[in-house]
Amino acid sequence: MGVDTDKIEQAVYMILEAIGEDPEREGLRDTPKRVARMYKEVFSGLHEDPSSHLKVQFSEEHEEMVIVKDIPVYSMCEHHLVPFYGKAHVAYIPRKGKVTGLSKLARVVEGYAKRPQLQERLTSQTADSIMKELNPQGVLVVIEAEHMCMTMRGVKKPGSKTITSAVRGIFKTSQSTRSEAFSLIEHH
Ligand SMILES: Nc1nc2c(ncn2[C@@H]2O[C@H](COP(=O)(O)OP(=O)(O)OP(=O)(O)O)[C@@H](O)[C@H]2O)c(=O)[nH]1
Ligand SMILES: [Zn+2]
Repeated sequence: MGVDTDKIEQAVYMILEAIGEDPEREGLRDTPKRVARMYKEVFSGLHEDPSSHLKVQFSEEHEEMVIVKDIPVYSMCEHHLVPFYGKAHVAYIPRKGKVTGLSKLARVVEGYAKRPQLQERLTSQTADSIMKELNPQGVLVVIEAEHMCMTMRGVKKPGSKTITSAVRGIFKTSQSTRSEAFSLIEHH
């Protein structure tokens, strides 16, 4: 089943009523429809298998580190349904010359981000998906993000950042490989 936009529209209409607004006033009349379209877009990752992007593979005799850094990430915190956003950095070391398209690494992150998420899960799902599809020597994923649920409400700590990492394979066993990746991510 895909996204039920009619149901989202009804729900948003009810939320507007429930907060004491008039859903029929001019500015709000099309809001349920707009929100439904937006949710369809921001939750589209629920209806795809992000791993499938990694089926695009090339043979290239490169068995050293590949890092795509500063990939913009926008996701929705599953506790409050407000955004968390920041950057993802993905590093992997191919095995037997099996590499994927660089954009595909960003597409995997995006596919998992477009769901109600936890930053930890987004990080580990991305790493696990790359391990499974590419069978590389190792994967390291770092995500740094600001959570709107911690800035505009609740504890109200704007500027605070949450950093999560997931390390697999050689990045786990070799401290020097892990350090090399972290320093490339941090300093370039
Ligand atoms: N581990 C983790 N926690 C998150 C993430 N996004 C939001 N949270 C936290 O989820 C927790 C939910 O806590 P609750 O006490 O159930 O919710 P709440 O009453 O709204 O909590 P406050 O945000 O502290 O006001 C909060 O501490 C959020 O900061 C995430 O990606 N990972
Ligand atoms: Zn939250």
